[in-house]
Amino acid sequence: MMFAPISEIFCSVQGEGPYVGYRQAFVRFTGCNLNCNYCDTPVEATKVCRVEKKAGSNVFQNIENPLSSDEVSEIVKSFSGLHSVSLTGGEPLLHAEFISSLDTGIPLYLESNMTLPHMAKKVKDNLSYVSGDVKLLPHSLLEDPELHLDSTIECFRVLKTTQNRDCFCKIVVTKDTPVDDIEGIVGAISGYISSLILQPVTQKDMQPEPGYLLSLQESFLNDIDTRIIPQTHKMWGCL
Ligand SMILES: C[S@@+](CC[C@H](N)C(=O)[O-])C[C@H]1O[C@@H](n2cnc3c(N)ncnc32)[C@H](O)[C@@H]1O
Ligand SMILES: Nc1nc2[nH]cc(C(=O)O)c2c(=O)[nH]1
Ligand code: SF4
Ligand SMILES: [Mg+2]
Repeated sequence: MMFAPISEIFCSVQGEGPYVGYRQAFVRFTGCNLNCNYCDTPVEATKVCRVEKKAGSNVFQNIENPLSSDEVSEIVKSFSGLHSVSLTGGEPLLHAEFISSLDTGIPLYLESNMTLPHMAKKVKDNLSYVSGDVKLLPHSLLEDPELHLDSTIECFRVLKTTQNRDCFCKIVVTKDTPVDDIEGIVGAISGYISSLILQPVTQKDMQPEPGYLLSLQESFLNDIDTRIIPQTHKMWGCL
């Protein structure tokens, strides 16, 4: 039996990327190997996992951490009408063995920072959807920027789109994201992904100009299906 630290489990609709609006169970792992300057989510370990049993009720039941894979599978299976189960965090790939031990019968949708290719190998055959971020962070936030890019490319190679798995890429763009960095990484992974989503950062003071995103999109469209989609769940205030 595997155990993992999880901060929350709830049912909502996917608010980001090409699957926006699909009904999902969200399983949020704690712990992360990065420290993105725009991160909107607490990643610290929590004593309990809050579980919203009825979607949208804002009523939570607390379960002590860590949770077993059986407990998590049971909670997820209690939600109805699910398209898939979003594994998010924090960084879910830190808990690859736990993910492999989940048994829900519902397709798994991984939300990852794509920096842990060795962990990705352990779960790749269990995943139906991979929402893979490319983290273009200020170099001061990275231990080894070159290794970071190599790991990202290797992670996309491991989790690439196949007959059984859709892998797409999201890049959170701020006004400080360098065009050259985006162009370089997209060129390296475009063969592995079904689409590229440019996700403007949600904090107003960090947002890029619309014209900047539109010109980026224009430059990628020859190579890859490129869309600009902001976070939609924040607009109407659901989880
Ligand atoms: C909180 S992360 C957890 C999963 C994984 N660690 C990752 O970063 O992909 C979930 C998604 O939220 C996005 N995100 C986090 N903060 C954001 C912000 N301020 N604006 C827009 N997207 C954000 C991340 O880029 C990622 O796509
Ligand atoms: N509705 C909704 N959609 C999401 N898509 C990615 C999320 C995440 O935090 O990983 C997220 C989230 O937290 N809520
Ligand atoms: S990788 Fe994801 S969870 Fe970790 S700090 Fe960055 S956005 Fe937050
Ligand atoms: Mg979120």
